[in-house]
Amino acid sequence: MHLQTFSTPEEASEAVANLIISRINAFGPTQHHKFVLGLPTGGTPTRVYEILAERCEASEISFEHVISVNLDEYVGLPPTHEQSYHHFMEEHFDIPPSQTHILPGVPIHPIQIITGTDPSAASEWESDLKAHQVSCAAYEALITYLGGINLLFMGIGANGHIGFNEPGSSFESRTRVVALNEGTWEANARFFEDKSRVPTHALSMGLGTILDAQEIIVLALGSNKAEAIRRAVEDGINHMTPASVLQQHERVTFVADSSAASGRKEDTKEHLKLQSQSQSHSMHLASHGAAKSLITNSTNPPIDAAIDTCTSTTGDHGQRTNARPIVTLLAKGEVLLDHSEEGDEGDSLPGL
Ligand SMILES: O=P(O)(O)OC[C@H]1O[C@](O)(CO)[C@@H](O)[C@@H]1O
Repeated sequence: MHLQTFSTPEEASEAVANLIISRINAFGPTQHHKFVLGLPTGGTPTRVYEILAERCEASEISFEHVISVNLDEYVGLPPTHEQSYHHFMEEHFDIPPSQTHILPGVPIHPIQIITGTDPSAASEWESDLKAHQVSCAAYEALITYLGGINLLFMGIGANGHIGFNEPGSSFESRTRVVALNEGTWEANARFFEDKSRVPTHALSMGLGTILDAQEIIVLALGSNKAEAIRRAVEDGINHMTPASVLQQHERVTFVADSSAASGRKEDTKEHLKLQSQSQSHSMHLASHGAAKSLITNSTNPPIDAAIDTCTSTTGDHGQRTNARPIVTLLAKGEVLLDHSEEGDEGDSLPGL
């Protein structure tokens, strides 16, 4: 797991956009070899989407052979509703609809918002639920059919949720109907006329679905995410912080602005800094042969910036072959350490 911190939301968003671009370009998608990109909604990713659009305009990246799959969608909002995630993606991410996949949260019965409190809606809800379960199973099948998710970009809720997997979600969970908890309902009320209009249910990729992605990037911006980030990266893996399960994934990068990273404990920051330094030091001491096996065996290239500068990359997702001298790749590790306002950007967490 990597945690990269940046002074501002702008820098953090730019880092995520760069990461996405470098991964897609390194993959080299073609008509018969598409790149599958998992995408979030919410307030966090909007600047990343703007930057991607700018880079697309500048021909630095093409989404022609990219397929997107969204993490989640509210239940009960038609795609035309301005707070549906269908509508959000149309507004923020400009790729042809034929390449975009979003869970269909639209109700089968004409209920605009399912509050779960209206008894007359109960039977409609029951039958809608069955239809949604079929959609969720179909979505899982779709992801499998696409060959899995190459890169999954996500935000994180203030309570540590990822997708709409609220605290208590099973680590094995697959795409399903979920009930939103009070905190999420309140947090997302800012997007609606009032809190009572926020759907109480959603369809969401499960934690098991998320863990199946080959690589994951989590972006966190703002002080209201500080506690979630601290719990996700410093506490043990536990159900009350769904994002903590990412600790067991081999290729995860948390990107945070300084406010979102501010909750981390001082002694942990120090520990992580030492880990990074000793990792970097031992890399320098490693013989060329040992270093080579370290790199080629790794499914988690240690330094993302290094990949951006590779003169030749083939294959995908940790199977890259690097035409540059290994030493260049290793030496790049120190560059990330220098970027941090606190000297801890690019920290490698213990156990890497
Ligand atoms: O980016 P925001 O609006 O803070 O939301 C955080 C997370 O919450 C969700 O919107 C779900 O509530 C996720 O899709 C998002 O990543």
